[in-house]
Amino acid sequence: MTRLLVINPNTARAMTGLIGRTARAVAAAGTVVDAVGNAMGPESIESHYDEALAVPGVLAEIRRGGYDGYVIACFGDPGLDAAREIADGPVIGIAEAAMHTATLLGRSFSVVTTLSRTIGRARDLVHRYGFERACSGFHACDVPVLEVEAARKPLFEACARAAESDGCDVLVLGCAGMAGFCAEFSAELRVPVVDGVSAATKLAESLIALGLKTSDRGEFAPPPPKRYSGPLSTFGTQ
Ligand SMILES: O=C(O)C[C@H]1NC(=O)NC1=O
Repeated sequence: MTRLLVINPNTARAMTGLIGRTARAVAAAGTVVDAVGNAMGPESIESHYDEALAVPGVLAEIRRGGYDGYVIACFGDPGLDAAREIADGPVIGIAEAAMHTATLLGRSFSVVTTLSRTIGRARDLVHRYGFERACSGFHACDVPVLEVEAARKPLFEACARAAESDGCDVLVLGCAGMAGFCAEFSAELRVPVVDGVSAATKLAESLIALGLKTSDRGEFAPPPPKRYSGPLSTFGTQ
């Protein structure tokens, strides 16, 4: 039995429900998926400020442990590196997972995200993960995160625009709330459309099945023990 914890870094219960359904729809028969929303922080993550304030709650879930692997289900991959330092199993971010998956399906991919202001973060992640050559563009549907599940038209138009203008082989959906549109958009646009929640779930399962977890040498070794004060005092690593 494999146990995966899929963490929605925002506090939107409906989105946590969608994320859990998406992960369970692709999980293997022997995998138990628990989906959890953030116990504190923003109701959606649409800015650097939101992202920074989502990280403590993500790390609190990782610190609880008890799973074979973890998925951080927000396209900014908030807290991913910090989570890898403390997790007792592999930690996969949905943006990283979607990008890796896209490069296995074509020479180029474009990212379609929510608000235009989040394109910079997506661009940073493309560089952080080493996909500069593979990524052919970034597009926004300009729909707020919490409205994206009901925004088929603007999202489809942004995907069609990306496929047309970038000539990309693959599309990557830049929000955990977009998962429900994958198959439909892929059929209509005749291009593979990758959802990060599904991709991250399967990648986490694969690493666990291979008996692999984050290296604890060097950068992702456990943090040096120290005291934390104020509201973060429970995060002490003494
Ligand atoms: O960064 C974004 O636009 C999408 C991102 N925000 C969020 O609350 N969940 C997400 O996947």
